[in-house]
Amino acid sequence: MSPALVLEVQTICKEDELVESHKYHKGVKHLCERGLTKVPRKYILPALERPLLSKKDGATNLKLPIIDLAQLQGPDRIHALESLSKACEEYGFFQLINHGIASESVLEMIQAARKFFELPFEERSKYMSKDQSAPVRYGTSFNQNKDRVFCWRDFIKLNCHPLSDVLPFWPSSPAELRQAVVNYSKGTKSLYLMLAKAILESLGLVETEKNIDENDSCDLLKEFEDGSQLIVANCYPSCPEPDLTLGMPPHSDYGFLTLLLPDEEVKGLQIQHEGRWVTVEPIPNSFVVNVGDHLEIFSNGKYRSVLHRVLVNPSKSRISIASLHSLPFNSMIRPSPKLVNDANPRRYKDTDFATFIQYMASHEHKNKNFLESRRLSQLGDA
Ligand SMILES: O=C(O)CCC(=O)C(=O)O
Ligand SMILES: [Fe+2]
Repeated sequence: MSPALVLEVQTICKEDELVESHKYHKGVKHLCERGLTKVPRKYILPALERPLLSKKDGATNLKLPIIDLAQLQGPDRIHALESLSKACEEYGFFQLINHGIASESVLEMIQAARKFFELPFEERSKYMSKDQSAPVRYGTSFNQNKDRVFCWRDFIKLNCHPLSDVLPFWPSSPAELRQAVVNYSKGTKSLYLMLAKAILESLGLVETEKNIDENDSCDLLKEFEDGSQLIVANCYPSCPEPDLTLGMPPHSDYGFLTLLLPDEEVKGLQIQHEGRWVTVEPIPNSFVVNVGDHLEIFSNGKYRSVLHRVLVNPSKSRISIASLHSLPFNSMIRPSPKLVNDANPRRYKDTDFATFIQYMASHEHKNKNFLESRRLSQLGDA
C-alpha cells in the first residue's frame, strides 16, 4: 500500500472511531431507545472477562451478613459490633436492616431517579460533563474517557457536600428530584456517621460509651462529618445479550463506606467471595453496605474493600442508588497509627483524593488497581 493510501485508511479508521465513540458516549439508554437486537462491539468484553450466566458463576446466590442498626444502637451493641467486624473482615459487605430511614424518602429517591432517566435525551444530556468534581454529572459506562470496552450503565452523579453550594446546579427536572435527593442524602449521611463511629469502635479506636458529640476531641469523627458524599443513581437498561457485557466491571469503591440501595426486584450485584462471583440476594427495606478503599487503608488491611460487579439481564432494566462517603477532599488517608505495630506493619502509602483523580485520568480502572498502587511493596517503603 502506498504511504498516501495508508494515511487515508488510517484517517478513515480514526473517523470511524470518533463517530463510534461519540455515538456510544450518549449512553446505553439512548442506544436502546433506538432499538437494539444485538450488543454493539463497543460493549463486548473479551471472552475471559464475560460473566458465565448459564454456569455456576451466575447461579450462586449469597445472603450477606446482616447488621441490625436497632441492635447496634441498643443495649446489645457489643454483639452487633462483633458481627460488624466479622462482616467487614470476611465479606467487606453487609446488609443493614432497621436502618430507620423513612420508606417514603427511599421511594421518592428511587422514583425521582427513574423519572430522570425517562426524560428525553436532550434534557439528560445537559448534565454531561468530564469534570469529575462537577456538582452534577450525567454519563455512561464506568470511566467513559478511559474504558476500551464500555459497560451497560448510564448514571447521574450528584455531589452532595456542602449541600447549599451544590443544590442550585442539580437538575430542575423532574421537579421533585432536588427535594428527594436532599432528604435522602441527609438520611444516608446520618446513617453513615453512625456506621463510621461503630466501625471505629469495632477497630478499638473510639470508646463504646461515648457518642459523637462527647467525642469532639476526636478529629477523625469531625472529618467524617465534613467528608464528601456523592449520590449516584445507576440505570442498567435491559440488554439483548447479557452474557457478553457487564453493567459495571469488577471494581472496588474508592471512599470509606458505600450505602447501596439495590433494585429490590431485579438482582444484578455480584461480589467476589472466596474466589468466586456470587449474586447478592436483595432484602426488602435494607441497605447493602460495603467497605471502600479508604477504610481498607485506614484499617491497615483488616477490613477489605471487596471487588464487585453488576450483571445485566434480557428482560428488565435495573436502577440502583449508591451513596458514596469519603473523607474530605483534602484529607490524607493513612493506616491508623494505633493499628500499626511490629506484628502488623504498615501496608499502604498515604493517599489523598488528588492522587486518585490523577490515577483515574491516566489509567483504565481495572479491578483494585488503584488500591494496589497504594500498597507498600516492601516494609518501610512509604
Ligand atoms: O448497581 C449496583 O448494584 C452496584 C453499584 C456499584 O457498585 C457502584 O455504584 O459503585
Ligand atoms: Fe461499587
